[in-house]
Amino acid sequence: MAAASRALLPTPRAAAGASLAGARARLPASASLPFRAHRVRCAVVSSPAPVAAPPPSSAPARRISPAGSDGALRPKPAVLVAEKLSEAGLAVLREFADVECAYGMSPAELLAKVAQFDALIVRSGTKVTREVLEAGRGRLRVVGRAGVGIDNVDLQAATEAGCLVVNAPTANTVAAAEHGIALLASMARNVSQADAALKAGKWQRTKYVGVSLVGKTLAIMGFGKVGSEVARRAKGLGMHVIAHDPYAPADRARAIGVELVSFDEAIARADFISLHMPLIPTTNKIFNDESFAKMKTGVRIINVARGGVIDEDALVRALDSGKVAQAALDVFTVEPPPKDSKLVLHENVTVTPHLGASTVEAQEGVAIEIAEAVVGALRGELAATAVNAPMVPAEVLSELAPYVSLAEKLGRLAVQLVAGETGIKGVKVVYTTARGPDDLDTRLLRAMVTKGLVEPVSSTFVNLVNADYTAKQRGLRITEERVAHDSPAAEAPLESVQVRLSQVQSRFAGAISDGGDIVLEGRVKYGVPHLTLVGPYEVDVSLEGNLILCRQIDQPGMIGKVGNILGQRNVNISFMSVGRTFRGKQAIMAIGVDEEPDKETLEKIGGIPAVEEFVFLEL
Ligand SMILES: NC(=O)c1ccc[n+]([C@@H]2O[C@H](COP(=O)([O-])OP(=O)(O)OC[C@H]3O[C@@H](n4cnc5c(N)ncnc54)[C@H](O)[C@@H]3O)[C@@H](O)[C@H]2O)c1
Ligand SMILES: O=C(O)[C@H](O)COP(=O)(O)O
Repeated sequence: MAAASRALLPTPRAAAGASLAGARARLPASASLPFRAHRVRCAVVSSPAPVAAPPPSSAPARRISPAGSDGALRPKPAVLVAEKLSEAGLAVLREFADVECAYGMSPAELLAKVAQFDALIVRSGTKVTREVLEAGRGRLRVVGRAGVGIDNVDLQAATEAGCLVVNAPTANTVAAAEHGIALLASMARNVSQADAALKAGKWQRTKYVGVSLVGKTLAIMGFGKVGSEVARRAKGLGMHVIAHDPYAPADRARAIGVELVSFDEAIARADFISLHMPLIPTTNKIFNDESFAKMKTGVRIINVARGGVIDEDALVRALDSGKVAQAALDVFTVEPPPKDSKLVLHENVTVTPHLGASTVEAQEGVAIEIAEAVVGALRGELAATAVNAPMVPAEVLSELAPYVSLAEKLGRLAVQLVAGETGIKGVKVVYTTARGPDDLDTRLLRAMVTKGLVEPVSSTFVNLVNADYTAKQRGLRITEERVAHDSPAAEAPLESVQVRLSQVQSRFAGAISDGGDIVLEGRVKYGVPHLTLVGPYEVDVSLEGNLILCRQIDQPGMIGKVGNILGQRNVNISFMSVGRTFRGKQAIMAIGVDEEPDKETLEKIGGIPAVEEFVFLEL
């Protein structure tokens, strides 16, 4: 159970110094449960116990209001709003709670105050640290992030403190896209530089000759919510739009008339590059000396995503050399950036102080979205924008837990195997089980496959509440199939779980089945998830730590060679398994490793003559 429970515990995710975490799932009241024996309450956050009389005078001031659907009198919740929230959102909050707006608090002031509130609402400027969450422990039940990015909230600590975190993921999409377009146009025409010069008394018409947008190629890096809105607008400006997003559905791009291409092709062909990917390990400093070198000389870059996707020192070098003609930046690795930042002060750089979401309309939308989410959560309703959610009670998980972990891990591994620009078209989850549909509800497993597929590559957090919605939004068509296990007396709820990504290019050809799908299958053995099939190859490795998959010609001595290389680099092998189609033909080695091997070690493995391909996968 211990290993299995970990599957629903938030897992640390990337983002500069941030503690982003995976979601925990909770079952809705109406949900039919994974198995019959247990029923769960639906409340996302438990409401305070009903009271008939005012609280004792020592308690923080709480008014009484009829808050529950049962009509019982409850203390009126108190909400602290730590950053500017539009009046429309405050009005929603005030109908239900006592609201205090305390803008511009120091961290010490927030620490001193937070314990008096049931909910805290912030934007990106307030750090909701473990300390803050511990100070609020016992009363603070909800943190609302009025915006998308939650890299300023310690999700792990929030979950540990039993505090639900909700965000407002859609209301500022258009504002961010419009800001991207504003930066694109003003950069191309030197608007901010010319404005500053004229205000300093200089009339410099020849110095500030710009470049035209029409007919130019714009590469959108990250074709999600914001990226696709930027694409639509840029097409209206007469630009030729291409995009790179390894996980975006090609039909969505086609519908907007955007060509999906590889990373290298996008940056090599573009006159303008606009960044819209999340900050995750694979995108951290993805724009660096190496990638700048592949761009056209004189390229122009816009960033309204997150500062950390650019190596800022490398960008200064590229600007100095003229490789990058101009950059327009709304976001920075450290915010606010240092006053003497070479990047900010560079004459070819246009900057704004993280204003992407700052329009009257977006702030109103975000304020209403977050106020409704916070009120709903305080009422104990399910929050569709929950970023974390309290864990499913242990007894509900006791049987399915290892399969839940297996489902998420298969999803995580599968998405990391995807390559190319075709996007994921369809996902099939095949359950081999002796149980009938009434005895095994697969929604939790399907949600966890979705979580595994989506979270490593996006800023979206997936839990049982939002999994199907998230999959639909991202164009992921997930179908399920049950295959009857021929031993109906089997005790285990499932014999195996298989994840198939249909007709997709892979970074590892060995994972492609005869039918052209990426196929991974796993089983639970002694309570631990195991990977048992990769494409056509049978393997058997416990899914712990990280994984190296290596395809080679089946011949003696291969295990020793790879083992030696890893051993010399102090990388501990936890499991190893070899599967082959026919003796002497191709074989796959699946190697579980405790540490992440460095690039050189992986290259050495790839350099073994019989090795045809290899891939490193994080779990
Ligand atoms: N400046 C602002 O005020 C502001 C406002 C809103 C959003 N944002 C930021 O903009 C970014 C995009 O937000 P969104 O709401 O569109 O998120 P989203 O999750 O809808 O889109 C992100 C897209 O990036 C793609 N992606 C993941 N890894 C990639 C890679 N290696 N290469 C290319 N694409 C990759 C994903 O598949 C996804 O389609 C986020 O970082 C968000 O925090 C900033
Ligand atoms: O993540 C977001 O929603 C944007 O970066 C906006 O952040 P803000 O709410 O601080 O403007």
